[in-house]
Amino acid sequence: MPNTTPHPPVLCSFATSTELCDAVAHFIIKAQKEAVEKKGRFSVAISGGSLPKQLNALIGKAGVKWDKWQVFYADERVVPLDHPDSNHKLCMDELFSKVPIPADNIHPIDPSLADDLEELCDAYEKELIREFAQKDSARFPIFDLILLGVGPDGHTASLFPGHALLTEEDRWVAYIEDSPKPPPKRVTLTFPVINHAARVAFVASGEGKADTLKTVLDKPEEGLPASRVRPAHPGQLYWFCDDAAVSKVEYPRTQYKL
Ligand SMILES: O=C1O[C@H](COP(=O)(O)O)[C@@H](O)[C@H](O)[C@H]1O
Repeated sequence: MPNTTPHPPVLCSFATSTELCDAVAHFIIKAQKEAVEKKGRFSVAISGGSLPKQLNALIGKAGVKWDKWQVFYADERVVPLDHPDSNHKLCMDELFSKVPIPADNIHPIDPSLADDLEELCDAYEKELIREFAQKDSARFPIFDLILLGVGPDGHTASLFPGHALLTEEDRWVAYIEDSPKPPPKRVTLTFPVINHAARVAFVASGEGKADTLKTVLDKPEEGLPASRVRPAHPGQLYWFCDDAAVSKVEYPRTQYKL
């Protein structure tokens, strides 16, 4: 029998935010290189919150093949794409407006479907099927990389503690209308999609996340959403954190090699 147990998470911690962002950029470029060498493109899902700003070391960096990127959102707030709450707007402002990525390679949700979230999710699933072209042959898309953040309550993407969406087993994209963090209407990649990725990387910084990360990393049995991210074999989970965010965590660190 093949060993299908998920690999344990790899936790890397850095003294400064510059070191953290440099390592994240290095890691992303390495993942991109492997994907482009294998299949000529790089599929990545990106979160909102504090993450887009932490990708700033990619701007102007040699080796980034922006024309090969296919960008989806790990979650999105159902608001117009130019609304201050939009994760797409945040990613555009912080990163994509500053780099030569073709507009067609970025895949936002369709907010004109905001009155029918079922249809909005179906439309986004179809967008994913166009990229992965495999809904019939494989059960879930396999992203080369999914980049996640973690909220103080342990939520990730728009998967919140105690919410029914945590047990979704079928949909690729699902919606919530009662998000405890505003805005209430959101869509999110589901756990089966996140846990089929080749790599998933959390990026977390600041002492405000210390208690949350202690629970997520040292007490995964408590089942916070971020602890439920365990990419299936041979996928790998990474945590890129600053020292403040993991100041209370006992889980062993791995030295990141640039
Ligand atoms: O609402 C959201 O929050 C999480 C965490 O955000 P952070 O600001 O604490 O990093 C984020 O990952 C998610 O994409 C966003 O919609």
